[in-house]
Amino acid sequence: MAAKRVALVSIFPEMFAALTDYGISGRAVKDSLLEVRCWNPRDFTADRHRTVDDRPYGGGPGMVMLAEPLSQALMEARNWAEEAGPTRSIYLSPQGRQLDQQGVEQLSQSGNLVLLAGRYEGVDERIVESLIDEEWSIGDYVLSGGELAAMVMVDAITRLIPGALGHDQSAVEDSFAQGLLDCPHYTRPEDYQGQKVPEVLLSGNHERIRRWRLKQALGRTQQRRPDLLEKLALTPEQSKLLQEFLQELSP
Ligand SMILES: Nc1nonc1C(=O)NCc1ccc(Cl)cc1
Repeated sequence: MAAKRVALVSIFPEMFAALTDYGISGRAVKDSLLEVRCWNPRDFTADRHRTVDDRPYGGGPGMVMLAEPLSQALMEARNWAEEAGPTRSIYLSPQGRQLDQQGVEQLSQSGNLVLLAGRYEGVDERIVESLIDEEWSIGDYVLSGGELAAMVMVDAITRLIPGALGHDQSAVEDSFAQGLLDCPHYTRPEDYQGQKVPEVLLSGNHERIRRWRLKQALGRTQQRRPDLLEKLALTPEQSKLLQEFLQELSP
């Protein structure tokens, strides 16, 4: 399978080392499952100060990113991404569609990506109107730039690239893939400061363990994120396990 290409546009290209040099995404780059390149609008300026921002029309605090350097950087980024197939250009901002696992799955199936990471108060709107296909948000809070949001999106998408997770992990079993919160996890020692590991996990009975983990995931989801549970049509087994969990709470 051809590598998924992610083209980034940002004035802080060094930030993306967090993606390319570490962990699952770093391994995906190394294994040529993922290709990441960054275009810096500063390299597309014509003045000696390499100016990428200017004061906002209408006044107000802060600066706005200039259209021209962004336009040139975005077009080169898009050309590179489109060399390897259909591409979607995305702008990260709090005004975008909120990212969730379903959105991650959709984006992972939509070919290559160009991600515009803005800084300052915003980018000239004419860039969004003319060169951006979709605006996405990673959540309702204000960051200082789009870079971390872009990395969150790429990290989540990379986990869904076949082969990106080692054979011993699986994105399908990821709890969020099933719309549930994750179950508790334990490792050695069996007794840590007097706190024991649940006996079922030491039993070697894989069916019992599967049911226990599913029960814990269902119970936690009910307790912490009932809104997620409302979206789910529970299987008979899941309903039974959730009932058991709740009964064990208040016997
Ligand atoms: N929340 C979020 N989800 O995606 N992005 C964000 C976010 O806060 N970006 C900050 C930001 C975005 C664009 C510009 Cl020009 C400046 C700062």
